Amino acid sequence: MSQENVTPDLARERSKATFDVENLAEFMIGGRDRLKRKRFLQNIAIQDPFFKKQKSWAFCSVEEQYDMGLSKSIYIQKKLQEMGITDMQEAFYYRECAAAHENSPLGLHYAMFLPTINKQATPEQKKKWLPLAESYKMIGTYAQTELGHGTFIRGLETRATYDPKTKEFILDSPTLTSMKYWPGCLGKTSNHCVVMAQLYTQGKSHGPHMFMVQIRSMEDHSVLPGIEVGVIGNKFGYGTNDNGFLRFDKLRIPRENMLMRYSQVHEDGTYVKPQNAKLAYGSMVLIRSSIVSDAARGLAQACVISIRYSAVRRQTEAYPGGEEPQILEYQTQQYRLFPLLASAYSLQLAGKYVFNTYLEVNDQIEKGNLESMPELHALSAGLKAFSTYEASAGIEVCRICCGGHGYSQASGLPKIYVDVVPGCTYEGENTVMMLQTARYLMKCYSRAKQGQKLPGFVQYIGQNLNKKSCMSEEIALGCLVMAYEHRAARLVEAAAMRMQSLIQGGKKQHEAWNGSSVQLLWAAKAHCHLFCVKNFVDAIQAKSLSSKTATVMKSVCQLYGVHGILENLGEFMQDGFFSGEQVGYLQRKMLALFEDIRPNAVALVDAFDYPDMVLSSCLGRYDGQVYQALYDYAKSAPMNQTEIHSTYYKHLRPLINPETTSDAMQFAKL
Ligand SMILES: Cc1cc2nc3c(=O)[nH]c(=O)nc-3n(C[C@H](O)[C@H](O)[C@H](O)COP(=O)(O)OP(=O)(O)OC[C@H]3O[C@@H](n4cnc5c(N)ncnc54)[C@H](O)[C@@H]3O)c2cc1C
Repeated sequence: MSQENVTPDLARERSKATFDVENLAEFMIGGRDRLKRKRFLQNIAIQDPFFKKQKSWAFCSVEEQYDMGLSKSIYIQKKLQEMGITDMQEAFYYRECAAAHENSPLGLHYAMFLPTINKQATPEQKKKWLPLAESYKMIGTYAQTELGHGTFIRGLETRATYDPKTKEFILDSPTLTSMKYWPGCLGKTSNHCVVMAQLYTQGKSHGPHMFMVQIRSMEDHSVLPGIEVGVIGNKFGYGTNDNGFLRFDKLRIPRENMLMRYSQVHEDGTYVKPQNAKLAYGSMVLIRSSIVSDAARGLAQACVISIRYSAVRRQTEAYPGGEEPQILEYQTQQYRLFPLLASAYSLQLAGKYVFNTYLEVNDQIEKGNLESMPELHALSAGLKAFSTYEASAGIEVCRICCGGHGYSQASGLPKIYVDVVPGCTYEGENTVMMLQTARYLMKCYSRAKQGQKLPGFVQYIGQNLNKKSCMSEEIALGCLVMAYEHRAARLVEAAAMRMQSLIQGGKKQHEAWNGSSVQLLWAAKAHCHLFCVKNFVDAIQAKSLSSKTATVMKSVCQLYGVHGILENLGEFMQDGFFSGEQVGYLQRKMLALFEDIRPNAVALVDAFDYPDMVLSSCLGRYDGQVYQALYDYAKSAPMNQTEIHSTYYKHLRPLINPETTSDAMQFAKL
């Protein structure tokens, strides 16, 4: 990044750093070559005049945002083709910079439509659809959620009834609540979609299955007969995405349009069920691990913005007549921002772990060996929820930490927030995800109680809970991990005991589940939190970290662990695991860690290696020239392009000079 014009405050911060930023940036991305390649690709986007001339999305209407999003996505795709980039990770680096937080209206085509064909279609279906989808003749999305049901997939009402006479399925939306509602890229962009519908054949229902459905003409984009489709209207964010609704009126589609890799309907209507219903787990793990990384990235970017800005912003004389300190000097600012910085590192490492583990077991999944899947599936569901909650709440804190300017779109923070927060809902609502994880934990608990050995990471379940913490003034990483293991093991047991006592008291299984669900939620959260701490501790043992970087990362990791305990103290203290004295060690250590991290705070956010184009923030600029940037942003606002705004003639002039009312009436009629 250019060192030109960097404010003295940021230049001084960088010169004070005690570790090599490049070393940490390489570690986080997975090596020097990858970092170089990422920078090379992002630099192409940064230099491209096409992106430079784009209007700021913040000054656009939703329709303009959609238009701009589409034109950018198509341009980006062409560029990737021209550059011959087929590797997903490389395409991501380029797209991350070029799209700069713009949720692509073609996003679900890449993220869901193509992968669903790849994973769920037969070889013949792939041969037919993939060339069309890869060349954008077919543009598609994935339509599952309905107006009445999102979470409860078995409750979906869209029907696909097989007619053996014509060898077709009849797709129908029999009720108002059965219309598809929310799918991204559906309203105006897609001409096809994979639809999740209840399969009926030979008079029997076989549950939800996937069907390829053409909804618009591939010639002129007109909506096909039997289909009603449109956008759902403006949302909290996602202006570039045409989330839509879709209804079917007894639409007939060929039998071959059911995605038949795992289950089939024969010509005579005979249904063949999948060999293993858990085969869908693989795609879910993949998507959820990418959501963990997206959330981590959002939080990391918010930290870059708020920490750089806090190093530039000065406020309030420390003593009468004294210099105004950088707001980053305030301990309360450090208390709010540094744990979030630690969280951003932890979540990035967690996302990486789940993704890499998925890649390792993917071959086994394809061969139908799902042994390691339940653990990974439960972890990815919980982490998806844990990370999106943590990141959303953290981004909002980062925004508040920027004072008034954090509220301006110029800060980039509101946009990051609205991009990350729907991750709490899509691909499985967070509470429901946590309860899925809890279900797995309950199974593990009962196996542990029967004396069975548990796999890998869940071995802590069922451990002896009569221990006390080994924590000393030093705050050893091993004692931190032990504390998180103890808390998770205790909460898993407490939830299991509660379930058991409700059942023994005469409640039915589902009643006992609901009556224990708050405790189940606590247990699942503690499990995910433990994973993040343990994974962080393991990750920083990497040989590729220089000793100086490892020292700094140890402090960041300690802060992550210590702050997490202090924020959830009741859960760690309830059974007397920590003494009051030990809590004192933790509190003192947290304050000491703020002092340790303070000289490296800017370097630690620099190591995330986000160019200004990715951050799109006047406050988070690498050069720290925030005030000029805010002024330029204000000057570029459309309302500043005329001296007198049209509303003056419409509303203000008649108010100021009532005799001009008739003019106003004239104006209103125009
Ligand atoms: C921005 C955005 C993009 C989306 N994109 C797509 C898309 O591309 N394709 C698609 O098909 N869908 C999409 N969705 C829909 C999304 O997947 C659903 O909204 C999501 O699955 C949640 O379902 P729901 O809306 O029915 O929530 P509900 O299930 O109605 O949840 C409402 C509340 O009920 C609680 N609840 C529900 N069930 C339980 C339970 N069993 N136990 C305890 N509590 C429960 C939840 O915790 C939540 O608090 C998108 C949604 C958003 C916001």
